[in-house]
This record gives sequence, C-alpha cells and structure tokens, in this order.
Amino acid sequence: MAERGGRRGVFVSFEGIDGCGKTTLLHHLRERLERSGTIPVVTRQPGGTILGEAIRELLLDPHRPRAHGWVEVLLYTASRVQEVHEVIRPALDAGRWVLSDRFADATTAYQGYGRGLERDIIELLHRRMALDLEPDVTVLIDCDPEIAAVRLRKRSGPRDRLEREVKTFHRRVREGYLQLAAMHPKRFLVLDGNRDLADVLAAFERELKLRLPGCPAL
Ligand SMILES: Nc1ncnc2c1ncn2[C@@H]1O[C@H](COP(=O)(O)OP(=O)(O)OP(=O)(O)O)[C@@H](O)[C@H]1O
Ligand SMILES: Cc1cn([C@H]2C[C@H](O)[C@@H](COP(=O)(O)O)O2)c(=O)[nH]c1=O
Repeated sequence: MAERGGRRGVFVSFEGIDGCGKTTLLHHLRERLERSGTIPVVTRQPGGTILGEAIRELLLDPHRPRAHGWVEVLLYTASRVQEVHEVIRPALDAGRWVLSDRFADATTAYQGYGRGLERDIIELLHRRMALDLEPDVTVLIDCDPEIAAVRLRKRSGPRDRLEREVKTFHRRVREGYLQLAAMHPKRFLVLDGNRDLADVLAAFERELKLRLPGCPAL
C-alpha cells in the first residue's frame, strides 16, 4: 500500500447509527485480511486502551448518571486522544492496518448533530489533540433507525445508554453522518445498510476495492 501523508499503514474507520451493522463489516474485513496474511490492529471508540475502556464504561453504563453534553464530548475525545497516541499512530507508523469501530466522526454525528453542540468546537478539539489524524477510508453504513432498532432488539445483551435514546435522536445522527459524507466524499464510502447482509457485504468488497486497489484482502 502506498505511503499516505507521511505514514505507511492503512486506517479504516466504520461509522453509522447503533445497530447499522458496522461491527459486522469490520470483522468481515478483519477476517479477509487475516486470511491473506495481514493481521490488522482492531480497535474501537470509545475504548481501545485501558484508560479508554474505563471511559467507555463511564459513558455507556445506563446505571450511571448521565454526563453533561460537553463532558460527553471531552470524555469521548479523551478516549480517542489516548488511543491515537498509544495505539493508532504507532501502528500506522509501523505499516500496520488499523480497523476502528467508530472514530472522530462519531463525536460530530452524536454530540454535534444528535445533541446539538457546536460542531466546530468538537472538531477543533480533535484536530488539536489527536494529531489531526483522519482515516484513509471511513465506511458509513447508512441505515433507517427503525430497521437498526429491530436488529438491536434481536441481538442478545444489555442495551447501552445511547442505544436507549429516542428515535428522533438517531434520525438526527443519521442525517449528520450523511452530511459529513457529503462534505468529505473522497474519504467516505457510503453503503446502504438496510439491505440483506449478503448484499451489504458484496457492495462493501466491491467499493473498498475501488478505494484501496492494493488491498491484500480483496
Ligand atoms: N444487513 C444486515 N441485515 C440484517 N442483520 C444485520 C445486518 N447487518 C448486521 N446485522 C445484525 O444486526 C445486529 C447488529 O449488527 P452490528 O453489531 O454489526 O451493528 P453495530 O452497528 O456495530 O451496532 P452497535 O453500534 O450497537 O454495536 C447483529 O446481530 C448483526 O448480526
Ligand atoms: C465514539 C463515540 C461513540 N458514541 C456512542 C455511539 C454508540 O451509541 C456508543 C458506542 O457503542 P458501540 O456499540 O461501540 O458503537 O457510543 C458517541 O456518542 N460519541 C462518540 O464520539
């Protein structure tokens, strides 16, 4: 893979509303890469480091008191800053593939578009503290909140704090993601996540191959 912006690895993030299917796609690519002999670094936001996982627990445990909106922004950003410096940047500098279940766009979509907080401040925090790091490709699985909610109800395990938010919140987040994709068409790869999984996976492989022609997995 060609060197981009001074780094040698490839950074792919996966985004979308809760239940859109992003984790499923991430693990599909991970398996394909591993079968071809490339072991990617797989991580998630919030989380990905010991500190980040503790922040995740604070943010998403529905039994804890909800943080003020800006405290949410600061905690999500804190988790990401730690992960960029401790995990993602060193992996990219070493030429590794990094697959991240959510990244900075999630804060703009959820806290910016979803909660209505100023997006320029959210993005400035990321730029100043997280080395201005951007994924090479951001896979956005666009999905109707009604369809995503049905999938989450079928999935076992407790629902986290954000998964319990009302549908209007998820609609704003979805629209926010689509606006981000329109603003950054070179970076975003948008998939229709409402379709059967087999169709989504086929479109994912086809489109990713166009974006990353040297991808060893495709
Ligand atoms: N296209 C699809 N059609 C039907 N079911 C799907 C599809 N994609 C994923 N699923 C199923 O929907 C559930 C949610 O998928 P997944 O965990 O990948 O979503 P997610 O977006 O990562 O959710 P969250 O953000 O809440 O972790 C899983 O049970 C998964 O098997
Ligand atoms: C990074 C980030 C995440 N969120 C929200 C979005 C989801 O509801 C949860 C993470 O859960 P997942 O199952 O791992 O997707 O956190 C957010 O609101 N803001 C963010 O920056």
